Amino acid sequence: MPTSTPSTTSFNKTQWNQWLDQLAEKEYIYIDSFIDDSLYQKIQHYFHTLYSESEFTKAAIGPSKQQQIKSSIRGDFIYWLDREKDSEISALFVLLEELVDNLKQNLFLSIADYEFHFALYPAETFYKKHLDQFQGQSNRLISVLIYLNDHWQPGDGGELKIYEPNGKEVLIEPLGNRLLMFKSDSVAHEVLLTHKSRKSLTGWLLQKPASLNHLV
Ligand SMILES: O=C(O)CCC(=O)C(=O)O
Ligand SMILES: [Fe+2]
Repeated sequence: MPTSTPSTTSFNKTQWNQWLDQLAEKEYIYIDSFIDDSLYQKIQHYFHTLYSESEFTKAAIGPSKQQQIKSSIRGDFIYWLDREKDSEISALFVLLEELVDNLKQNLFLSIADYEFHFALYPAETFYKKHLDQFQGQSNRLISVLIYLNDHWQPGDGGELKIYEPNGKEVLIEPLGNRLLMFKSDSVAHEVLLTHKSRKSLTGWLLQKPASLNHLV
């Protein structure tokens, strides 16, 4: 007899529809208190373990073949996540699959893969205005962030500035457990100077497998 797989759905269809309609219309959306508390704490704990074990490296810019480290453009340190290796936070990958399935169904996006990293911006760093889709490359469809800063206060800096296509500029505070998604090809953005170390999970939903990144 086939065994039924337990449902891993965290949000109902109506909720997803509402969020993704907003993403389609405004090109970005943020959602507070996205992850349940126990998984959120697990992610925080895992982030700190990796960081204390010196698993983070200085982030580079540009497509994979021409990557350069330029602190004058971005100042963060990152750790690329791997579903197999990072099984301690496997529930996160289940949630990301749910997100991808809903995006495929609602927005008819052909998402073949995703890539995520943890990021830490030390105090007094930033990431200058950019698009997440590199020029001449179209693999990144949607950018996804989950901020991990629990005691963020006004004045701490590190806001994400979004340049709406209509010319309006919006500041989004990197508050703990806030999910942000935006279209990678059209939404220019920058991380403003942060005065405290700033943590996030950052990723991209991809049109082609990440293993083909060097070809696209
Ligand atoms: O951390 C953020 O708010 C944005 C990071 C970012 O723009 C990037 O990694 O491409
Ligand atoms: Fe970006």
